[in-house]
Amino acid sequence: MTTSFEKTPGWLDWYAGPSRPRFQMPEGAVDAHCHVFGPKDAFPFAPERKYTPCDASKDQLFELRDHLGFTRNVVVQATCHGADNSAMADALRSSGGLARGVATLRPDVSDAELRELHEAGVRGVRFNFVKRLVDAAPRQDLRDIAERIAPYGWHVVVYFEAADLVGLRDFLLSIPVPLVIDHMGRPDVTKDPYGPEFGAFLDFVRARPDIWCKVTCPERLSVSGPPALDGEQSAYRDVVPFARRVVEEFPDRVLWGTDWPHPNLATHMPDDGLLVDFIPGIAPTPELRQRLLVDNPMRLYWPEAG
Ligand SMILES: O=C(O)c1cc(C(=O)O)oc(=O)c1
Repeated sequence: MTTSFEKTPGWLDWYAGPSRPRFQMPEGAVDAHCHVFGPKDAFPFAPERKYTPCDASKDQLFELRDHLGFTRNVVVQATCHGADNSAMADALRSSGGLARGVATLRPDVSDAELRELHEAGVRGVRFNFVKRLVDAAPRQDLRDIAERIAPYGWHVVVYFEAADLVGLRDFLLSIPVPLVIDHMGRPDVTKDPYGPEFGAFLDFVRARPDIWCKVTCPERLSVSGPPALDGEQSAYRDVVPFARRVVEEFPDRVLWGTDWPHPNLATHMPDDGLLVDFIPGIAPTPELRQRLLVDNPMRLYWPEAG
């Protein structure tokens, strides 16, 4: 049987030939949020997926890592692969210990599978509440999964829209393992970074000392840009005050990642070199950057190295 994996109409492929960042990354930096897609011939996309992307292989990811000046990757299971973690786990196994991962699990996952994923380098499971990406999972299933992963020392990565936090807050706070919030909880950056909406998000992060936040995806959150293209050295200015607020209040609980290959962007595909040049704007001192890019992700994903 041949399966057609025609790309979703309007799909933007990742940016080929990115520039070299001007920003000099600290030694041992971790790209703590990126994905692999396929390649589809080796790792077919899941039947339940909501989009069909281009290929974005582990080799292309590792090439980007080296080009940008990162040392390590955290590969987050992309929703186009559903709960089939094989492409992500294969990337971890091929990385020589330089990649760790975040899986998607069904509640019927076996202990043997969990052990195998742990050995491959998985250290977290992703709960996705973004309706355009996944069908809703019953909360009891998520709670069961959280209990199953707790003995492995894993955490839960959560992706939600800002408007859904109010309904999710109590449930999330009841999860018995550390939480990592994707993309700052997707704030509406046309609003005030000191206003009540983002204030509610910060309050949530304050509610437990083991809630972490990825200050990622300015290319997704930005409304007025300018995009990281054509040499732009000050991209996504509207996102900066939000990310900077989080970095300054929670310097020991923030992570940064490229989000390569940037699924579902509609208006443009960033030059990843220029995207890296966004970092000093949100983490203005060498100390903050050392924590954001090295110390924090190492503590969460490679604790044995400390
Ligand atoms: O906003 C998105 O479309 C998106 C999708 C995925 C995924 O499909 O896994 O991951 C992300 O981090 C962001």
